[in-house]
Amino acid sequence: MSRQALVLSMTSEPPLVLDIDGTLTDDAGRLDSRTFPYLQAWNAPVVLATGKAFPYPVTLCHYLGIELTVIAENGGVVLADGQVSYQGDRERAQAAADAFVERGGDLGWDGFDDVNEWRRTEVAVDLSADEDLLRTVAAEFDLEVVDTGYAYHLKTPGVEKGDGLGVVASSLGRSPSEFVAIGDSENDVSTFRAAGTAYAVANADAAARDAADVVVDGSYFDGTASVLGSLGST
Ligand SMILES: O=C(O)COP(=O)(O)O
Ligand SMILES: [Mg+2]
Repeated sequence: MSRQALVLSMTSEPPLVLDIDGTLTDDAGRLDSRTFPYLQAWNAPVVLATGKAFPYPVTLCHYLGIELTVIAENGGVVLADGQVSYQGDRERAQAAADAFVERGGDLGWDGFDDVNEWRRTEVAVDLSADEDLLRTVAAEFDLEVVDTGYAYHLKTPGVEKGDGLGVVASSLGRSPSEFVAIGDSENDVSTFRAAGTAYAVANADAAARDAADVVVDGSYFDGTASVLGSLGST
């Protein structure tokens, strides 16, 4: 390796794939304002990979002023290089959600349901819902339930954030293994497996902790900031 390449490899920042809830937020679910300076200064691609419906990470990218490279709905929606793709069966998830409600379940969103209004590939249910009934109905519809710590997601099996990372990485001319992942819950496990190095923040659930290469001491954005601070060249 030439001296210049060596210096570059020592100082260049890796591409990132970042979960949002529990990772870029504080313990009250609010976006940590330090997200802005950290991500705006990052000298490599930043991919937001979330269980949230598509408009949320897109909007965050807009206001951060970063490229729209987004994995939403747990891998159900992927946007990279101006191309959007959808995986997963919202109609089946909706039929299961309707059956859940018919049997006395409650999706738990009072008033305007901004959680599902723009959701294209799955249905999300509040954590106050009857989990046993939800899992029973999901199985009858050949769907799975993923608990992110923020919601239950009624989703098509096999649709995962980690597959979305494959799509995004190839559109960027990168390999998923070049990415550093940070996350906090079971919906990040597939990302952790696909990425080169995976960090779980201290508030992460057992599945994310087990799948991570490193569990950091800090919780929420404090943990994320410690990883970004150790990797960043700036
Ligand atoms: O939408 C959720 O339930 C969790 O979102 P996250 O994947 O950004 O943590
Ligand atoms: Mg999360």
